[in-house]
Amino acid sequence: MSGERTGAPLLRFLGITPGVRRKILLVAAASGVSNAMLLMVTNTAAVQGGGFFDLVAFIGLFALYAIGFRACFNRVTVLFEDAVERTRLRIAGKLRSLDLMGLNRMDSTAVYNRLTQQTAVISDAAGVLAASLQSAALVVFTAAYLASVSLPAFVLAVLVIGGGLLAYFRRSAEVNARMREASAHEMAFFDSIGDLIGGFKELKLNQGRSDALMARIAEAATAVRGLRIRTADLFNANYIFAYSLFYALLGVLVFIGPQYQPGSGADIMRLTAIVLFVIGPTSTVVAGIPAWAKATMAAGDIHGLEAELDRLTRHPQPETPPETPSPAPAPAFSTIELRGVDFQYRGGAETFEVGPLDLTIDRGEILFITGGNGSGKSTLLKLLCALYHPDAGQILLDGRPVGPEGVPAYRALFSAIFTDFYLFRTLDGADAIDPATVDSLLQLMRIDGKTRFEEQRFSTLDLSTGQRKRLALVVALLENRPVMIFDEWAADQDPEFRRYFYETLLPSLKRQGKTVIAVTHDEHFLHHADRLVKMEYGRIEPYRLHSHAE
Ligand SMILES: Nc1ncnc2c1ncn2[C@@H]1O[C@H](COP(=O)(O)OP(=O)(O)OP(=O)(O)O)[C@@H](O)[C@H]1O
Repeated sequence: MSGERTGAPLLRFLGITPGVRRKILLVAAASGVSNAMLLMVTNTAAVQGGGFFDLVAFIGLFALYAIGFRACFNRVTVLFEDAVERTRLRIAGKLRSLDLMGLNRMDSTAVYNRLTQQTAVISDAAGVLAASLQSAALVVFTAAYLASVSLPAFVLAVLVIGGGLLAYFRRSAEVNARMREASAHEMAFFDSIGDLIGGFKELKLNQGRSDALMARIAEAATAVRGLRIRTADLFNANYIFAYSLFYALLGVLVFIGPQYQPGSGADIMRLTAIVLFVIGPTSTVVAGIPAWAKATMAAGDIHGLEAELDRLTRHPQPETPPETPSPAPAPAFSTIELRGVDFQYRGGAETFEVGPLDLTIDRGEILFITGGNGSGKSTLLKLLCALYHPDAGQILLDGRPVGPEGVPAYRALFSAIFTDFYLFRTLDGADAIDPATVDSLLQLMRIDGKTRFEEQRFSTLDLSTGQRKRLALVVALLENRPVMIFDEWAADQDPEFRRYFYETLLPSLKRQGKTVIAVTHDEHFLHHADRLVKMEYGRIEPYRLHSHAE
């Protein structure tokens, strides 16, 4: 029997300890036994006439049943929610400790889907499965009661329940295959919805592309519908089959049994009551099977995500820094040096190699990096601040190699605004910032009328592209780190601000002792650099300003 069929991924996901398992089984058994005994007491009282003690037993058993049921429900819910919380935090932690190349390789839609949808499937299953467990206990104890009333009826009932289980397992391979297919189509659906939202403007301008995307969305939605209906139909068939068997059992007990083993009318009444009584809980158990199957598949899916994360973390690029619980202080430095650094993008059909790179940056200098599109400028910046790790060569700080242990502190030297920068609403990770300082920087960047800094967060990030970059610059200045990295920062600025950036801001940063490394295509401002280098096909080439100017 496959792991998926037995529910092994779900059990592994839940990480049930023997102690917890014992407690859950105990409360489920307590409510199951008390419920079965309720039937016994009611049945006996109905046939023989009930007295005061029967009534007391009836009330006591009901109380035990209710308490047991609630405890079972609570324990199962806590078990599931604990596991979901643990898993979400574990996966978030693993995502956090990936290196940038590892993250580039992840499919973000799949990560969101698994972290939200699949964990929700598991959460939702808790209640249904708690009821199933309690009902299963009830079925077992009622079966024992049945055996004490009539052994042949018990054997018949075992055959019925066994038959029902067999019917389920016979179909489970197909059910699982359909559910897996549905999940793949669902993923394709989410991907297309991502395109619909992300590419909204482009789609509005291109009806043909929009129609094609809509057709893909419809195709995925229709496939999911068909597969879900087929799966539900298979589950329903099992359900009806189980029901039919019960009614067959009832027919045999009421119409055929007495012909071969004549008993009293009271015996038949009692057996009928037991069978009718047990139909409800059995239905609950059968109804729990789809929830179990879906939760098992979801747990398998989440396990797959974790395995992928583990694989990416287990085979990281060389020199992946260890996790540090708190940010390390930035060391003071005189020089940063790339010595023989080589790096290659792998994984795709195309590979691109940067290096070997040799570059020394002196504290307090303004270095401009120029070069054509795709020549490796951004890659150089990411190598420089240790977001990518070299395949060969070293980064040296004041002549000493920066080893894995030193990477977090080394990274704390840099504030960077990459071309694909991300703006956070808050300024987490820094001590409380004086709003007056932020206000003056917002004024300097002329966005004080656009966003405000209140209660340690920006009132809005809905700004134009150039304004967003100015806000990113405000944040970088507030970080106040020794090295500032700008990747084509001025590209989206108006001429006035562009001039301000090169002629006023950068010299001012230099006067404050900061080191500035900026990627730029702004030919007219290149003379503001202390030094210029040019990237060409992944290599650093010297760049002579005067020869260029001539
Ligand atoms: N995440 C990635 N995975 C694989 N290859 C990549 C990735 N990012 C960049 N590359 C490859 O590396 C080359 C250099 O990219 P990089 O972004 O460093 O260039 P750039 O000089 O900054 O270009 P631009 O001026 O267009 O911003 C590109 O030609 C591309 O083929």
